[in-house]
Amino acid sequence: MSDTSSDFAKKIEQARLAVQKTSAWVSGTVKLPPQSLHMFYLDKENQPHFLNLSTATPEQLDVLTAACDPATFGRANEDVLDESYRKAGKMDAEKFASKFNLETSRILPTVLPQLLVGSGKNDHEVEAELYKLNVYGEGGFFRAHKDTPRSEKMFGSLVVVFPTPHTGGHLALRKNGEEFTFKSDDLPGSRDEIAYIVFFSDVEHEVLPVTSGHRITLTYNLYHADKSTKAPLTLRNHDITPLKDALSQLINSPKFMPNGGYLGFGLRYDYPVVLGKTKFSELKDLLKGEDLMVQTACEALNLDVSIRGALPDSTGEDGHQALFDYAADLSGWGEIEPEGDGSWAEIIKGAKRIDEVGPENWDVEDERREHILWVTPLAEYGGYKMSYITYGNEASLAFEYVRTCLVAKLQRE
Ligand SMILES: O=C(O)CCC(=O)C(=O)O
Ligand SMILES: [Fe+2]
Repeated sequence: MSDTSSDFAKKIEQARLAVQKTSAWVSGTVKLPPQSLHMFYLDKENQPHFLNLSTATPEQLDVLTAACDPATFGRANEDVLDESYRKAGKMDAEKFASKFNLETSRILPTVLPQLLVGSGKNDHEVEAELYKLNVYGEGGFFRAHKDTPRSEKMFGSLVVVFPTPHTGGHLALRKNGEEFTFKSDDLPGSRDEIAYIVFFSDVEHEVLPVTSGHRITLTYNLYHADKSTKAPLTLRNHDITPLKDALSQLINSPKFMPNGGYLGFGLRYDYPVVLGKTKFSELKDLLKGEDLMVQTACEALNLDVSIRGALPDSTGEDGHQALFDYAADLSGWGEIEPEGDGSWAEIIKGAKRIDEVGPENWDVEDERREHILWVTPLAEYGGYKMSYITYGNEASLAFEYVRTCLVAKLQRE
């Protein structure tokens, strides 16, 4: 390979493009035995009701609607009722018993291999927690949000849409510039068929207004099961070869980053952490989609890989960042100052300054600092948002999403 700086720039671009897109959502329909659409619930007076969702009349669905509470959502760690944001009824899991059986529906075994692109799927166990029943009448909607993370291991959400007659109420999902509309009113071919979608919980999603009828959904939170940490996901279905080859061509050229340093990859997904506490090393077995692809390719090249937080260090100079290894709580800080009180060095324990380099300046020797080359770009502010994000369902005090990066150490001697 020739090694002018523009050749390297092209090769780096190739490596960036070799991080192939994987899906952040998978949807489908499944026919169920009739009793799976039976449901029992308690109304506000704790009177029991029986409902067959495959035959329910609009009047029966109105009775169910009346038994629901107005749905709140989590904002800035508080539960808020705001009908300009979410207009729907909800019923907590202890108030109803649905005969829908997730296990016999086989939804997860169908979907997870596509979503998690993991070969470890047989060992890699997922726990599904039934979260709520949601009822949207005409005019019901839920504005764009991400689902509140309830543990570091929560990675996904499952929505099951019952075949009750309705129009509208499409679920629009957006991630990294891609958009998908799940038209649940159109999908089930008959009233014994449900529509479902599984998506990574940090995908922004929105329920558009229901234009007629009743849209009734079950939501589940999906977690990596505890024991699955012993069988981390590895990629099989997705071809990591193009990325591995592009990276290996780079690192095998002695003129590429001659002083060594880190290859940096801005991650594409957010991960739940406890601010002030979670060590980013704990996220290593939890990476999703493209992030997992990057990790697998780097490890296949025997690079030492770690997850880090990264921030521009606001010296005003371009190309300096702070790297750190735990989920520093920056919520009380506006601008991070370059020096002294309020500088990242003061606020974030163990943070180190790192200099961003490219083909034009990676041969500059600077004894004091380490170099990083961003193969995939770092999200704005390292994705390390200090502002509140509006989350979906009820607030959770403990967990926040942060965007981190993966760094792979390149040793040169
Ligand atoms: O009902 C739906 O389709 C989605 C509900 C939702 O996004 C939520 O409960 O967080
Ligand atoms: Fe949601």
